[in-house]
Amino acid sequence: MSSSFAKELEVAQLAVQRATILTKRVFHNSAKGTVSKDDASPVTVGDFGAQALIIAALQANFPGDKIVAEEESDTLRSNAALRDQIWDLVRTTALDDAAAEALLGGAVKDADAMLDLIGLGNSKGGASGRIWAIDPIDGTKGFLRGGQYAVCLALMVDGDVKVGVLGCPNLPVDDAAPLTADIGTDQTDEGGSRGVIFSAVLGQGASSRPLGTGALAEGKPIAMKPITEMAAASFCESVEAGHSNQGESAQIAQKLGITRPSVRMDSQAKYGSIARGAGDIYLRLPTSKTYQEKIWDHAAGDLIVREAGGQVTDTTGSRLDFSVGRTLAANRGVIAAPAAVHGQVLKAVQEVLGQAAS
Ligand SMILES: Nc1ncnc2c1ncn2[C@@H]1O[C@H](COP(=O)(O)O)[C@@H](O)[C@H]1OP(=O)(O)O
Ligand SMILES: [Mg+2]
Ligand SMILES: [Mg+2]
Ligand SMILES: [Mg+2]
Repeated sequence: MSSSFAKELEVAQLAVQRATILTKRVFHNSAKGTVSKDDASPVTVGDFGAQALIIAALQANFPGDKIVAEEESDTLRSNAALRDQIWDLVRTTALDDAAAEALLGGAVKDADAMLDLIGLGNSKGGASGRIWAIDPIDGTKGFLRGGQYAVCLALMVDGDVKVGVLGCPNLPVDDAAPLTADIGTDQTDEGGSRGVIFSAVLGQGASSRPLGTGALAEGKPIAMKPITEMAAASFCESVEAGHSNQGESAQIAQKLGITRPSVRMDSQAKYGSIARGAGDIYLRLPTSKTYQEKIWDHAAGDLIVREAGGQVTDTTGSRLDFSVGRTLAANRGVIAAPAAVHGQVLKAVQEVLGQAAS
């Protein structure tokens, strides 16, 4: 049995690249077709279109695999205007490279086929077999704000993440570029200095490559930056106060002697940024007793950070468990840090959270 996952990696990278190109078209267009979901979170035509293109690529190559994806097709079946807007994007987005486009199965047939593809992401997940997790736009709020977002795809086999890919169109191409939350004023990115794909295969390391528009650019290995002095480190955290407890993280920073302000950015761009050594530590502290993190929000980033020399656990010190369904029901929060200092960060987190509970 082959365990190199070479084809899975190639298809995943190209699928993420193509979907990211679609999202960029929406990012630069003022009409984003935003609607509010049942949980009051936003979704745009970019989210739906990217999910359709990724699932089309998976169906063309791995038709037997299950898929857990964030978006549902139901609302689109009763909203023809929104469906047509998405179809317009999907039918006109392709990679420049004919061989890459052919590998992904080429164009989607029609708008109905597109809705069917979006609906295929409804697997319950679980501990057995091959399951892909898709977040077509992670950090939709950042996407709408003009900030960071990520197109995320991971393959799990029997509950274990084997392949992870993140498309981050607004992060610098340069792994060594300083970490800033702001994407700068060059919204058009005419210089081409932004746009990166991070990827990892279990046991094979992590890499980054420019996003590009055609055949995959060559990848470069990435590694986390060792933290020799905690005082010089900083946290990379969510922008949204509702997604992570920022008051507790400030106390944890203080306990660790960290004085630099947290870099706040949306999406799994945080995982990619610490994996390439641009940032140090990603903290995500529970804000409510009921919210369960979704597997598509963490699967790719978890593997990319671990393959870059990091350790990723929840606030109890347990590894993230992707085998229990569509959510990380067995976990609370996330701590991602270089392996050498993860224990020290975990201890500080537990001291602060312990105080908070008593
Ligand atoms: N109440 C919540 N707590 C934590 N994460 C949430 C919550 N609501 C939505 N999310 C998800 O958190 C992620 C964004 O995290 P961050 O704040 O780190 O950028 C997104 O995946 C977002 O979904 P979405 O994919 O729809 O944007
Ligand atoms: Mg969402
Ligand atoms: Mg998300
Ligand atoms: Mg999303």
